[in-house]
Amino acid sequence: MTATTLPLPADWRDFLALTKPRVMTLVVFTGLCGMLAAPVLIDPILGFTAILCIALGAGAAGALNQWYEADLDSKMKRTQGRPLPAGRMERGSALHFGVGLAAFSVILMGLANNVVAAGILAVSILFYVLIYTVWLKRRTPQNIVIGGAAGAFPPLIGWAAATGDVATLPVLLFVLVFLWTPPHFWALALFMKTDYAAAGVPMLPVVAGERATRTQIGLYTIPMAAAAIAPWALGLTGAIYGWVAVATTAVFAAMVVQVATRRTQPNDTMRPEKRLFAYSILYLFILFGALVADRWI
Ligand code: HEM
Ligand SMILES: CC(C)=CCC/C(C)=C/CC/C(C)=C/COP(=O)(O)OP(=O)(O)O
Repeated sequence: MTATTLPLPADWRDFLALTKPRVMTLVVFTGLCGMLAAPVLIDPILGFTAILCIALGAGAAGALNQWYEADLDSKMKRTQGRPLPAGRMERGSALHFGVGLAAFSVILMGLANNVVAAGILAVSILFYVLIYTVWLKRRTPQNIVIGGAAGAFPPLIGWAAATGDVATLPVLLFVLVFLWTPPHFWALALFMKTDYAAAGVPMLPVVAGERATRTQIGLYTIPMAAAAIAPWALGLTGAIYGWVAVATTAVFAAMVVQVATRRTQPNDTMRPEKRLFAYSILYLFILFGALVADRWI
């Protein structure tokens, strides 16, 4: 056997790829903003530790997701190059890495911060891995609606790390990210439909069709917009957050109307769907950034 036919040994880049670092930047950012929006100023070292734990916990969840679904990842163009389907890593290494990192992040958060934050971190890891990845993803097109709750916990974790408790504002932030997830993901699923169909994953456009998916994106955006504006409407934030929320949500809604009312043409490049997906990410970055600016300015 020549060297070129041997599987490449995994290096640190493969372990980093297991943690889905690009997706997790926003997860960590919402956690950081949840922490900085709290009325209690956390000690900087404890604050740094809390964010590190959210990042490590989210990364662990990503690794366990990739450990479990290497078979699916090998069938989709977007995911074929990941360390497991590409044969650069043993499945056992991914499992050990994921379990070790998950345990480390939760224990460190419990010791350094508090049990409330550590408990919610543990719930979000278990939710993403067991409820979304293992249970729902291959069974129902509602997978991301229910499973998406996992990604909505970080603002609560950040807040709890600072205060030791939860309150109305972080709960509203949880609801916002929870309701944001369907438009975020289904916009992508519309232009990635073929990939999901090839892997046999029952995502909404594959199972219910494009028309129904477009309608669902529209329907989820209505309560999402209400959740985005609620912190201001309820007097939990000031005008900086309020105006930013109104303006950015209006843009979001306008893009959704375009996507919801569209019919795919032959050879469609799906530009409005791609634009909505990209904007959905920018939207949360701006909204959570405004929340912190509002609290500190
Ligand atoms: C079950 C819920 C969710 C699903 C199924 C989902 C799915 C996806 C998928 C498939 C991608 C493309 C990633 C890739 O190319 O590898 C993506 C991108 C992304 N997602 Fe989500 N997502 C979910 C929730 C979230 C949440 C809660 C956040 C953060 C709060 C988030 C943040 C992002 C970001 C930042 C990207 C862009 C990554 C890049 O630049 O490549 N997602 N999402
Ligand atoms: C703090 C903590 C534990 C947070 C968890 C973060 C979390 C649940 C993020 C969800 C975003 C995500 C990676 C979706 C990918 O879905 P997928 O797995 O279907 O995507 P894939 O096809 O790219 O694997």
